[in-house]
Amino acid sequence: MIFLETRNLTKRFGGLVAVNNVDFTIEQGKINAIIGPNGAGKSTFFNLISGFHRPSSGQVIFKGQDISTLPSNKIAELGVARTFQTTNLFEQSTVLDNVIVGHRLRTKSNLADAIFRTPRLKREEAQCREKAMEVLEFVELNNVSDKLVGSLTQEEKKRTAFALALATDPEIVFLDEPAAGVNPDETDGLAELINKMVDKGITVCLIEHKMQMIMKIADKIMVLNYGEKIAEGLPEEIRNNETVIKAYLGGSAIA
Ligand SMILES: Nc1ncnc2c1ncn2[C@@H]1O[C@H](COP(=O)(O)OP(=O)(O)OP(=O)(O)O)[C@@H](O)[C@H]1O
Repeated sequence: MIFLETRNLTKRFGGLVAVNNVDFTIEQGKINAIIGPNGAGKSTFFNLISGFHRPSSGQVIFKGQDISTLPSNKIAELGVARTFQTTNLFEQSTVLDNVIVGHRLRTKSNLADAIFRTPRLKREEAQCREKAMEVLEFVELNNVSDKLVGSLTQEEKKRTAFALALATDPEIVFLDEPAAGVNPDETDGLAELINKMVDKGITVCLIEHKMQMIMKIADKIMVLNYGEKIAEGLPEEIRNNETVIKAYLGGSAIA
């Protein structure tokens, strides 16, 4: 069975077609990358898959199920997690408190449990804390778990965002520009972490502008331009693709 695919996926904003008839297949256990110039529709494509936007037409199929019209929390429950371009973390809370929230998706306690502090609530709080500690260790942030997010480096914030996504127990994670705004050494560290996620059995799909990193880690790349898929293939195929080079104005961006 195909793991995740989009069929004729389209999103219009008024007269603008941000994503235009895109067919894409995400391979399980691989690093799938989406590249393209600014405004090409990459984030919109992610938003359609994760349920933040509804498609104007077309479908998103996850493990055989049409998830095109499901709300984002239901899609997350099915095992689809994502991070955002600007990390949406609470800067004035600790790393641990930010990440604890992720596993809430897998718990059942409600407002009444919270008000009466029921055994179920206490048990589930402990579970969420344990999960958060586990994923913080995975992203190598266990030594800063008590720090406020606002005091972290950009790279640490990126790792915290990964941890938050991982705390939801996903089968696939969508990473929106995971290496934006970090230096080359830190970029290598994040690439290593992405590989480690795949080794753990998680499928990755990422948007990234850092071509060297993409070319090094991606198993497969799709290129969007003005909302349309203009190429799809292995890194070396994409690097040598005329249409892609033209879209990037002479190719300097993908050298
Ligand atoms: N909510 C929205 N309402 C109207 N237009 C939008 C909306 N979101 C995105 N767009 C437009 O859709 C197009 C695609 O935007 P999108 O953010 O998906 O591109 P992108 O490839 O992610 O760009 P970048 O690399 O700069 O993040 C752009 O022209 C953008 O202005």
